[in-house]
Amino acid sequence: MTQLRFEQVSLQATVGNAQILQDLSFSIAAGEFVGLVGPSGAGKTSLLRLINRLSDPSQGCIYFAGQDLRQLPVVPLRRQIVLLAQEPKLLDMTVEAALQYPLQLRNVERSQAESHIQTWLERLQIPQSWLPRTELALSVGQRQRVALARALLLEPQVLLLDEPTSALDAGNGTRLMELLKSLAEEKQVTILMANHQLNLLQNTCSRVLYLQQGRLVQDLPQGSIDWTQLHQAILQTEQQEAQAWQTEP
Ligand SMILES: Nc1ncnc2c1ncn2[C@@H]1O[C@H](COP(=O)(O)OP(=O)(O)OP(=O)(O)O)[C@@H](O)[C@H]1O
Repeated sequence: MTQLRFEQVSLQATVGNAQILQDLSFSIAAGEFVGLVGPSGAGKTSLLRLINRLSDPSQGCIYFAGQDLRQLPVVPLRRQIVLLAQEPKLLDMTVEAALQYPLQLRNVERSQAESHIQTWLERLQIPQSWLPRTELALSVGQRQRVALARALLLEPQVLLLDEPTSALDAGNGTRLMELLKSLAEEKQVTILMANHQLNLLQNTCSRVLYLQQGRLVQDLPQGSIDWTQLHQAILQTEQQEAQAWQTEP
């Protein structure tokens, strides 16, 4: 079943008139685990933000389960489609309060909420000692894990992840990817993940969208991906862009 569909979507910068995203068309089915790759500045974050309605396309349309995103009320939409930012904020809450909050919103009974929270603490290997801490006492990687636990407590249908492993060590990065893969397979959670670490995507995602300068240049199913070539292509574009920048008058 198609869950997300982009139809000729473009996004214009709010300042200046540069095109951040240009004419994107693709569909994602429920339970797909899609990697979003491309050089720095290609538009990955901007694309994820569109799906969560943090901005809207300047042209074209995005559909969620067949409905135009703009026709759906934003608050319930953001419980079904959760975006995990690259450097998530826990606001002024302790870890414990941040984890309880989404369950309170859904009126989950207290003892059930506690047991849900414990399950995710274990699955994400979050120690109990973090519970009384605020974000000031957590590293970015630790915050990413707590924010992911909070997102998963909402049991979203779609999970949008912006570089969720950027601040994790290799062991935690691999564990997190395995956990997400099982969520996609077992619970049919649809995952769209921007990630520079192709080695982590390689063993987990079922498809890769390759963005370059705001355009979708390749849409690759897992079996047809040449990971070495993809890595080279991204590196080469980044180098060319850095050179162009240095030689600009
Ligand atoms: N509100 C905005 N107004 C103007 N330009 C913007 C705005 N938001 C993003 N951009 C520009 O759009 C382009 C895409 O940015 P985006 O953050 O989506 O890229 P990215 O692929 O996620 O990059 P990275 O991998 O470095 O995180 C960049 O050139 C950025 O400077």
